[in-house]
Amino acid sequence: MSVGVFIDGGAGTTGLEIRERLSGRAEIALILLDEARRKDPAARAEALNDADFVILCLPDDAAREAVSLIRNDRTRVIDASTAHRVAAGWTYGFAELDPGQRDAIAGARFVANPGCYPTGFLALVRPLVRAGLLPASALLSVNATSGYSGGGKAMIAEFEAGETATAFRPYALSLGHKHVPEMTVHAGLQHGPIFQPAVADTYRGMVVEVPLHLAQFAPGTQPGDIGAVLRDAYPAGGLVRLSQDTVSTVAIEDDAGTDRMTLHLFSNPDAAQVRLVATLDNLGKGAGGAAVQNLNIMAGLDPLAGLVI
Ligand SMILES: NC(=O)C1=CN([C@@H]2O[C@H](COP(=O)(O)OP(=O)(O)OC[C@H]3O[C@@H](n4cnc5c(N)ncnc54)[C@H](OP(=O)(O)O)[C@@H]3O)[C@@H](O)[C@H]2O)C=CC1
Ligand SMILES: CC(=O)N[C@@H](CCC(=O)OP(=O)(O)O)C(=O)O
Repeated sequence: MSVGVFIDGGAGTTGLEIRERLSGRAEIALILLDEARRKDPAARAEALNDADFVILCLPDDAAREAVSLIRNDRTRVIDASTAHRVAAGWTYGFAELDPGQRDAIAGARFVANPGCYPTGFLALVRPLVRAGLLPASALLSVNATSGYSGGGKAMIAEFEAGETATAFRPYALSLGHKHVPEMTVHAGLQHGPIFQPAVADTYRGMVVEVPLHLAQFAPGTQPGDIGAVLRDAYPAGGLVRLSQDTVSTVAIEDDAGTDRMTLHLFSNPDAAQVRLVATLDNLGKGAGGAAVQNLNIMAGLDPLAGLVI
């Protein structure tokens, strides 16, 4: 018995990644719309209502519209857009975020797939807030760099045309990036972090970094305490792992082309500072890989089926 899956926005960057991960799986029956009908509201409404699961890989407004086109109480939804990540009635689709989150996803009808940058930030920060090492009132900053596929078809075209593209471009300088609300809410923080994203001239991959003074933690906290909390939060064998290697650098390519995420804790006792770093693929654990992981969990399938670890 297979489950019917419709990817709305299946011709876009994220949609194609998901399709690639689902194709060839006997337990998945993909519902496809041809080029002429893929943006036709009537054809989409039919596919949205025929499917057991829909994965929305659309701009935010189109994602909201797609949800409104579902007229039954059966079709389950995974939304890869930003539209529902802090919305009431939606479950945040980050299985590793908290104990119990995987079960919440398994039983949910509406799941919001996390943003790519928040996936790295939350993996680093949420366990520390939950354990009481980092106070909810902490004032944080997060520096991050994405491959240009993070900007979808339009940014890919810009970089690949080679006219206005650059090697490294900081952006969101108005401090109002769409990912700040989900970082704040799902980390359990009282204040939004200062979010400093940049895009690099490489197709895929991501580095997310949270620099901290030990003085920002609960009194007496040492780097070893931070490492212990992160290690406990991410048991071996999952998609998220704390690096046990002694490395002195990381690269945006480290987890590119995979659905895993690697966390690093760098520290210097003399400086009383730490740098928490996550590497992932913006299209992997940051988007398509997470969507397929959520589908697997919701449908009761092998959680890692179709994923590249
Ligand atoms: N790229 C990334 O790294 C990540 C993306 N996301 C999110 O995933 C979603 C998709 O992003 P991405 O794949 O990058 O974007 P793309 O621009 O690459 O793809 C979006 C697709 O949606 C189609 N589309 C737009 N409007 C409609 C509509 N009304 N009906 C049907 N199809 C429509 C577009 O059609 P057309 O081809 O004609 O333009 C395009 O194929 C966004 O919400 C994005 O924020 C999330 C995490 C990471
Ligand atoms: C490089 C780049 O532009 N990245 C996008 C984020 C990727 C994306 O579309 O994000 P979500 O769907 O996860 O919100 C941005 O900053 O808006």
